[in-house]
Amino acid sequence: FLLSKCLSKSQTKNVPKGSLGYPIIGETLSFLKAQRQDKGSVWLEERISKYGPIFKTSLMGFPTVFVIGQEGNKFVLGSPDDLLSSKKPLTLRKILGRQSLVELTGPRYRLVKGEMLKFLKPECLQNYVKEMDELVNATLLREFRENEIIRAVVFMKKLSYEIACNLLFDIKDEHTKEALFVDFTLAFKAIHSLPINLPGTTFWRGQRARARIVDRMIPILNKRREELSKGVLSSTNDMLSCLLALRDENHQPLDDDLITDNFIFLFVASHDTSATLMSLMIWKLSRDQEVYNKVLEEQMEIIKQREGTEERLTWAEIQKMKYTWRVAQELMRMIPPLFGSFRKALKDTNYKGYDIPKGWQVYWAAYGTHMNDDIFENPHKFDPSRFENPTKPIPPYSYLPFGAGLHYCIGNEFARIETLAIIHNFVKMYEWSQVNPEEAITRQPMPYPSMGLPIKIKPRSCSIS
Ligand code: HEM
Repeated sequence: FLLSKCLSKSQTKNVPKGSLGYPIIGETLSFLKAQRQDKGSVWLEERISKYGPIFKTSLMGFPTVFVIGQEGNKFVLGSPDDLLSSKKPLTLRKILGRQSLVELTGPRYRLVKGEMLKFLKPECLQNYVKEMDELVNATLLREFRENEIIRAVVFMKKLSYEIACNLLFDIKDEHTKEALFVDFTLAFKAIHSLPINLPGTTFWRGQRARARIVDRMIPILNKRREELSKGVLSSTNDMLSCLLALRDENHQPLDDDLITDNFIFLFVASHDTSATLMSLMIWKLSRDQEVYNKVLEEQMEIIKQREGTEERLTWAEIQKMKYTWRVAQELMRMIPPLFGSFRKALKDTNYKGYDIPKGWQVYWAAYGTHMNDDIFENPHKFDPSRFENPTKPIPPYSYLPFGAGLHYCIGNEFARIETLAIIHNFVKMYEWSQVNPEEAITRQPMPYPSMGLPIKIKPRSCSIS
């Protein structure tokens, strides 16, 4: 009904050229298939060459306009929320919840985001570095004591999950963590599925998993609320306590639905994205000796300078990992963890003479600028130095691994510290080789090594602890 309403309205308008594909399904399946085969760029190129950089299609049940290129990114990401809102397609909304940050607007959005930022701004994150380092170190030792070959992707997913549970939410009970992990895995899968809610479908399973996550969270929230009221916990203990202690403009607490929605949203926003980057780093270091040597040199230098003073990683040392982070930046340019993202037109709007009717989705894709040789010289060459002293500055809205504009990722610093802490410990403690050197990257829909990146691992011969 909604789809036909949307389409009938558009018939009198000058909407972009393109194909809406099959009813309801649209071109969702071909888009997802192209992603899985790491041919998302080919999918885009085919349409750009037929219809130009602004074209229409239909994804996740709704007509969608793709706007490709720097100017287009500026239009999509720079538009105010009451024109192009960050509201997500039905599948995402059903899993993340109706009150997750991306569904909120105006004062409520600013209130919740402001509270999240208290935890995620660099001044606060400095306090987590030591704890993060200890957690990474202990997890690596535990895992690698028993296994000579590990699947790096599974490991990174578990590790980033552990970090989020411990540092962001202070959930330490092993049974709860394990149960939540199983349900989050089902929920992640459902996010990029078709919105078909029939028993047995991925979407149906994801919604049931979400319901179980909410059920598990209620007693945790109640206990934490009690601890806060007794003064056993402070509001700065973790993100959940922070949101529980927050009062709105009428001095009222936020309701549990909003807190659980944002708990689920933060997990989704932080978990797979970070695990992807960490897996891609290990994948790259396994197959590029020159890059590996430079990363190793940088990390060893940091350890050498540390001797006799601090035992654990410090904030100052994180700042010294300049080359290692440039490798991550270049990887995210060539293989952005998020291919792109949706916006929703809340009013009829217009871009470059094309009408975008109210209710249509708009999609920005990082590919349009990341691989453009006017912006990044020789874009197919892996060259971390382009982030060191670029000959010409990277124009705004061109480098988008963390998005841009109002909805720019607030977890980017958290992801940087996490990634650097992991690479530091990995390189310091172990040597490893890829079991399948030809392993390629596929989007699932996040870009992971296709076989899960099995690596053969042994303690570093000149061990430094
Ligand atoms: C390598 C890791 C990460 C990548 C590549 C990444 C990427 C992104 C991107 C592209 C966006 C913008 C989406 C859009 O415009 O629709 C975004 C938003 C967001 N990210 Fe991240 N992210 C990462 C890690 C994290 C972490 C660790 C957290 C939390 C601890 C986080 C929390 C968020 C939040 C809350 C938003 C929404 C901001 C808003 O709507 O105002 N992200 N992220």
